Amino acid sequence: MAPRYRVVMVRHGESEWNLQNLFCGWYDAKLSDIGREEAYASAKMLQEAGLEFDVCHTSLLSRANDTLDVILREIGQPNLPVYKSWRLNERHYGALTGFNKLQTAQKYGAEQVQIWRRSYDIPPPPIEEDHKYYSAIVNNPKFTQELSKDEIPRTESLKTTLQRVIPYWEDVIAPQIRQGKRVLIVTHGTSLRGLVKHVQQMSDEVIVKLNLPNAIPFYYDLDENLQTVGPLRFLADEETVRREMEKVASIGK
Ligand SMILES: O=C(O)[C@@H](COP(=O)(O)O)OP(=O)(O)O
Repeated sequence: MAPRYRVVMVRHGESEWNLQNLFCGWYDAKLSDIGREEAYASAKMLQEAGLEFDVCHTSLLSRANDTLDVILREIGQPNLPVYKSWRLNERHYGALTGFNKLQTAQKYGAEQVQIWRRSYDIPPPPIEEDHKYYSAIVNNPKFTQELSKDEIPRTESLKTTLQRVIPYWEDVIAPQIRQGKRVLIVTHGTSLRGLVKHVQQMSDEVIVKLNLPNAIPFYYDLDENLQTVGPLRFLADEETVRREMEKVASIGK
């Protein structure tokens, strides 16, 4: 089938917690200075590819919101409608939130950390009330405006993340694409892997091997039934994408 629509996605720039190599999830870490620079670079890639948008989607978390703000300003579209939803938040990293990924691997073994980071359906242990960041997450007004405290997850796997991401794609994003709107989605590693899995109909085995780099935009061309026409394409050369993916994959090894 011929391509009819295009949807563009970007993982946020490096956050302060990516920089310190901490499990972040629903903790609202800010962009690092490098992350901000990456957001500018991301905007440049979008501009050079001649991409413009009608509507944008992001999570409730600052690192994604601030990346999107930089991109919109830099591509000269600062007033586009922006939809924010908890459904696009990063997966909740449970009790691992705030712990260093390398130190966690030294304590529990690289294999266990890999299971927590990349297995399809094994979530990390849930965050408990005495956890250092429990209160910052369950009392974050950004979340409590949309969710009751009980609805805020205590941990999530890719599988459970997908269960909240897919309805957002089906009910909000897909109808906009069908109306011919050019959609930009700026969000997180795992929520994007969820979208990629759904849009590309990837198997559980294949998706767990995908590591999305910070701030390199990628897109899908879609046919009239929103089936992908061709593979996921990054707006950077193959070597850069390979290097950046490897960086993400090797965290905690
Ligand atoms: O929550 C986190 O620590 C990272 C993902 O980490 P990994 O699953 O790659 O370890 O999420 P993001 O920086 O995309 O918001």
